[in-house]
Amino acid sequence: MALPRLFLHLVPPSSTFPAISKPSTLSLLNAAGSRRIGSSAARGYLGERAAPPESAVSDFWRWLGEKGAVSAAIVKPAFVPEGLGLVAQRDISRNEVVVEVPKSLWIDPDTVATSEIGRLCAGLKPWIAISLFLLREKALGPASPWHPYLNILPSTTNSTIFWSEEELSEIQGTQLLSTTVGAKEYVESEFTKIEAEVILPNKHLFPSAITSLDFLWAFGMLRSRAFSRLRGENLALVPLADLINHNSSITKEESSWEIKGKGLFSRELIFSLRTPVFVKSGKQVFIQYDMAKSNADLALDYGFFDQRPVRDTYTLTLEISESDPFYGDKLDIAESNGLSDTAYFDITQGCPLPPLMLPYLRLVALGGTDAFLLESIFRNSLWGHLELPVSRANEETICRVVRDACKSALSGYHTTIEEDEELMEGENLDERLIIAVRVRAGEKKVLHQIENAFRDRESELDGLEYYQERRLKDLGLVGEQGDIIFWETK
Ligand SMILES: C[S@@+](CC[C@H](N)C(=O)[O-])C[C@H]1O[C@@H](n2cnc3c(N)ncnc32)[C@H](O)[C@@H]1O
Repeated sequence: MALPRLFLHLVPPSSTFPAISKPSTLSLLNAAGSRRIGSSAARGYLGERAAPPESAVSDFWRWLGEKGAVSAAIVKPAFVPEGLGLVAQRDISRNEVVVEVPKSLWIDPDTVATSEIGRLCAGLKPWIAISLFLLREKALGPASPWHPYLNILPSTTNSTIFWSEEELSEIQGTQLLSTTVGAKEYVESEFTKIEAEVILPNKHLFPSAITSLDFLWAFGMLRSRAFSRLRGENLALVPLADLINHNSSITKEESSWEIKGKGLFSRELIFSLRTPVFVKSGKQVFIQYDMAKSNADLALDYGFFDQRPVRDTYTLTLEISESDPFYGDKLDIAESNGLSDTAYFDITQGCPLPPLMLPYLRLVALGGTDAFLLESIFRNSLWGHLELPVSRANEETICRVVRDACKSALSGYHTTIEEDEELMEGENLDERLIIAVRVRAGEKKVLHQIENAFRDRESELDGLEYYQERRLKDLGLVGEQGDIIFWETK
């Protein structure tokens, strides 16, 4: 009997904030913020168009003072290479609180609920409700009480959702491109629904037209500015605290911020941000955004990357096909081991394969003369058997399929790692191009690493010990050297 087909997808899984659907087409929106690649002069991070004017920053600072958010003024907003950032006004000790923002200044679902569009937004996903709120207030201009804050938000970031088609062509073949396209399609489809159901029927509340690009901007602001635990239902923008930039040299992410009561006798919540390291007066305060994010995640969410190879990952999606004759049995086994009929494995540069990946691959490929292992008497012990090679045919299949999938994924990139590295040595490269080259090179390195691991395994197939030999040994029928033990019959 032929071995079952092993489905191996080299596309990323859906992300959860907000749920990003998988891309179905490669049609791309012409996002705001498109800039030519290869311009001769290196630009500042946001470019002049994206950065707010200085007067907007001082208005924002005054506004915060009026709202009681800057009593101590240990840090001040300032122009830094990352756009705006928080700069120390004196030496600040490690773990010292640098910013405290009362809940009355956050923009969260409660802010939307008490606004003029609160009734319309009841029941909407938090990010959609907040996006509508942001866009409506933005359109009100100086008439909005939130104007000083909205006025310092950048018009774009280097997130791949804001890249032009030309810029996106530099990440051709990458998982980052599929996630970006998926994110944009998701935002576009949510916009189409909300436009028809909320915006157009309530034109009196949305006097200025809201386009899908405006909606994408709001999505990008939330994605890049909401602190990692303030997402989903707890989504919130925290003005001033959201000016903190990321620094990869800070490797502790916890304890940089917390939400607490304002004082013993007050019920009001405050967002309290601490510096994880000592900062000298005049220097910028940084935090670590998220240790778990890959470079592709960082590029999509924030528009930058980290030099460390552990940020380079590639997600393999493995699937037990519904057409597999043993689908039900395999699903049952996968589920009893905390997996499902689709499993995602993030492979990281320089790190071993995720421990569950090989057993899962062997399960997916199980068939032919190994299919007896799927019988119910093996049910409780099967996963243990899958942790070791099952049979030569099974092991050979997984090596071949994974190698083929890697080769096919690698053929989708339009440059080699060597070409990328050479390009990176050039001067005055566009920031988005640098992100593109770094991410695509990182993905390819991981794919080569996976391919090499399975090529090495394939060359060792003859020396591996398979289920039948282990079984005979357990029964005492085969010696340690593989010699068959005979009994003398009387
Ligand atoms: C939470 S905001 C920080 C404030 C932001 N710099 C601004 O001007 O409003 C996150 C954004 O800041 C920028 N940023 C933060 N850390 C960065 C870094 N290490 N390198 C480049 N850009 C960074 C990115 O544009 C990111 O999307």
